[in-house]
Amino acid sequence: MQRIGVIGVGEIGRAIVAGLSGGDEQAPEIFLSPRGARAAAELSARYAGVQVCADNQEVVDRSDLVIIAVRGPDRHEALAGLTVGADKIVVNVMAGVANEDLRRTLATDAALVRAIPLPPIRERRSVTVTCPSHPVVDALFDRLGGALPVADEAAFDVFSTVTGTLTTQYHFLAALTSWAVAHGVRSDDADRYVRSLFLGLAGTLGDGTRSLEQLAADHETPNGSNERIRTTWFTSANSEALHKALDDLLAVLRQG
Ligand SMILES: NC(=O)C1=CN([C@@H]2O[C@H](COP(=O)(O)OP(=O)(O)OC[C@H]3O[C@@H](n4cnc5c(N)ncnc54)[C@H](OP(=O)(O)O)[C@@H]3O)[C@@H](O)[C@H]2O)C=CC1
Repeated sequence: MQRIGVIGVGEIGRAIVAGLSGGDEQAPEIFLSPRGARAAAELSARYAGVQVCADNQEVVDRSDLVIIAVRGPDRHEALAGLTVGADKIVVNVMAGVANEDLRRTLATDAALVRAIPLPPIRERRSVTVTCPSHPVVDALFDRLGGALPVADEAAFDVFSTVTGTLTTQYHFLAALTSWAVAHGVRSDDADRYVRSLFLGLAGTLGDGTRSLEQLAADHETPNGSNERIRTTWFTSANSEALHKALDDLLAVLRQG
């Protein structure tokens, strides 16, 4: 796949371009939509294979595979009226926008594949869920850290829901830090220590030989501090509240 278009050069569009352009192998040619001119110009200045197009139709025309990375509500303005030939491959990364919905907007017979790329794709460190499996799209994301094709959009929505918990993790860490500061610890010390704790945790996640439950058990002394916080804070009521929030998000994503 040598010619890739990106419509929507925002946070995730830029991460995809950086990931595709930053490897040792020959980078594909990449064609960007013109909106967000500064970001597009920066990318084309940094990477030899990146060009900014005059409009979204030119992005489609010059590409074999087109990635749609605008915010969901902007899709009609960005896409309605475009001509997308049946020979193209369209990758839909818009959260909560089903392929049938996108097909109506684009009025095309092209192959449509949903995907959940995440910002670490920039460094090729993120597994991307795709649906349906498509050899070209899966090969593209394999290059960026791994593809995880799933059987149907019902399963895809479950992965989207799990992805929706990411920023809560940052807020959890911020809550630990502010609690420590409220108890008289210097803010930069608390920040440094909390980051270090959880960077260490991230490292252990790379050990696929141990289940998540096993990793937790291996870090927990019987009757110790970790067990105490887990059993007094992450109670079954807390766990049920989390499942309820996930169920509610899943229902919203399935409504589209
Ligand atoms: N950020 C993330 O981690 C992830 C995001 N996504 C999905 O990716 C999509 C983009 O998210 P994100 O990158 O965060 O959003 P951003 O707001 O950062 O980027 C969206 C970009 O689309 C541009 N845009 C808007 N309208 C048009 C148009 N008519 N033609 C061309 N470009 C247009 C915007 O320009 P302007 O700023 O001028 O409005 C902006 O640059 C969303 O649908 C989101 O659900 C999926 C997975 C992860």
